[in-house]
Amino acid sequence: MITIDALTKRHGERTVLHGLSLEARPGRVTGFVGPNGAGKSSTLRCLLGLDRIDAGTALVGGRPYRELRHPLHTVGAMLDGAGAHPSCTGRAHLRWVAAGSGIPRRRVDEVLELVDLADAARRPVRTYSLGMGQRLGLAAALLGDPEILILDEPVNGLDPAGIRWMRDLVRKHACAGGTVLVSSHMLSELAEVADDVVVIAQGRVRATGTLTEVAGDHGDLEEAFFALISPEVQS
Ligand SMILES: Nc1ncnc2c1ncn2[C@@H]1O[C@H](COP(=O)(O)OP(=O)(O)OP(=O)(O)O)[C@@H](O)[C@H]1O
Repeated sequence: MITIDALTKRHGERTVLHGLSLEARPGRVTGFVGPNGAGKSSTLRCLLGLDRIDAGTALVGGRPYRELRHPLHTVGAMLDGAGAHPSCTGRAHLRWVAAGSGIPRRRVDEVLELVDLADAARRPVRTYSLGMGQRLGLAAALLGDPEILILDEPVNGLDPAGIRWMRDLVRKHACAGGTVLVSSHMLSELAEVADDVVVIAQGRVRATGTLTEVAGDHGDLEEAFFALISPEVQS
């Protein structure tokens, strides 16, 4: 479960999140959408303890991220691709992440298989394609077999087979009772996988509900998105 309540974030004088609230529930995939600069990454960074919160709360599994006893077992996050040093091999990177959390080495080989990177595991990350980098980022998120997955633009750089594979993985995770929060600009793709949707613009929630509720009378998520983010619509 992810629970964000009245989250406010400022950068200097500028408020970028204005009392934002949202939930992502177990057994469901929640899509998180908004135009460039809406505040999606800021929200996820606050949720993952990477940025300081100015007011409100952002909880993963009922606690602030920094208070989690076993963070990688509770939440797996993929932000900005792999985050690995370019000269490191994919396998060495995952071993380093695993070692920091007491995760056994055999789990590294398991996740490499899971994301279909076993053949490239001994190559330096600088030789990886964009999609391979995404797969490595996902492998790191899956290391602790967490209940909660937070994925920022997960299909960025993936080929059609990779997109389908990611969709299946996300769906299976939710079907097994996991919580998935996915931020994406690919609205048609998101509509294939999301049960619930949160639309934000200018640091405020514009709509939240099931995919059907949010799409409402607009026909589809894309039409709803453009209607909801227009400056005339206020939360
Ligand atoms: N470190 C920072 N310092 C100052 N302003 C920032 C900082 N990080 C983000 N912002 C501002 O916060 C606002 C929200 O940015 P954020 O990256 O959260 O949006 P986003 O919805 O993730 O956008 P995108 O879809 O382009 O990734 C933007 O106006 C951005 O310029």
